[in-house]
Amino acid sequence: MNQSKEQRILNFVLQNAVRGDPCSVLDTIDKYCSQKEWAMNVGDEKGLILDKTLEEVNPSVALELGTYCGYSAVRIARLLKPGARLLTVEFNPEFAAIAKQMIEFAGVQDKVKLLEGPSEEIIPQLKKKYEVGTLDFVFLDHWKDRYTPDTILLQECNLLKKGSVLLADNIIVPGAPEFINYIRNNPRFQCTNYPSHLEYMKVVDAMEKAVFLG
Ligand SMILES: CNc1ncnc2c1ncn2[C@@H]1O[C@H](/C=C/CNC(=O)c2cc(-c3ccc(F)cc3)cc(O)c2O)[C@@H](O)[C@H]1O
Ligand SMILES: [Mg+2]
Repeated sequence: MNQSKEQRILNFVLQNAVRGDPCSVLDTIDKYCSQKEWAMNVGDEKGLILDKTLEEVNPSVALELGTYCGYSAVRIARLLKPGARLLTVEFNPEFAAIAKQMIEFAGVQDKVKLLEGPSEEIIPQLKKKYEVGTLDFVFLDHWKDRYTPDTILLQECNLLKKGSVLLADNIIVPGAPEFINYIRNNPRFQCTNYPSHLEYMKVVDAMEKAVFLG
């Protein structure tokens, strides 16, 4: 049974990155995915927008929807202050297994909790089962047609407070038009668009930041 692309990315990291060094894991994934096989990691250019947003917010509790191989989980976790944590949600068992190994190799496993299952089931469990009060930061990078229903669900579950920050990937490509329509016309959110490029390509993409106003 030949390997998946995601398994090849993990193997390249295990063989070429420095164990316990998150930056070397990120650089190694970016190298592989720009030179060998493209993959849907947020990447280094949009990754800088993610970094800057995280440095502004300095979250105690962060949520990621769509772990995939764990690139952005490592990217987020490396910037978290002591005691802060990231909850990341992934429903594909193969990707979850890859991401778990990626997170452990990077040495950020103490800051990251990988929750295996669909976001629509996990989000309603965050308060009681995962002891979340409210979320300081949410990174949306899962199926693009799920950004809006999950944003609504986060509000229904009282997981957002005044100042909670959502950051959404892929506003242009593949695009999240109904999310943009929803969030920019919703008076409870203050939105900012960050033009960038699709990971590892010269194609235009963008990220959207939405601050919950309470
Ligand atoms: C719906 N609830 C869910 N709950 C938990 N995990 C979920 C999930 N939906 C999706 N996932 C997981 O998130 C990941 C999905 C991400 C979807 N992302 C994209 O489609 C995407 C696609 C592109 C892309 C861009 C250009 C192109 F030509 C082809 C692809 C670029 C990106 O940056 C992307 O993020 C997978 O790991 C999937 O298993
Ligand atoms: Mg993406």
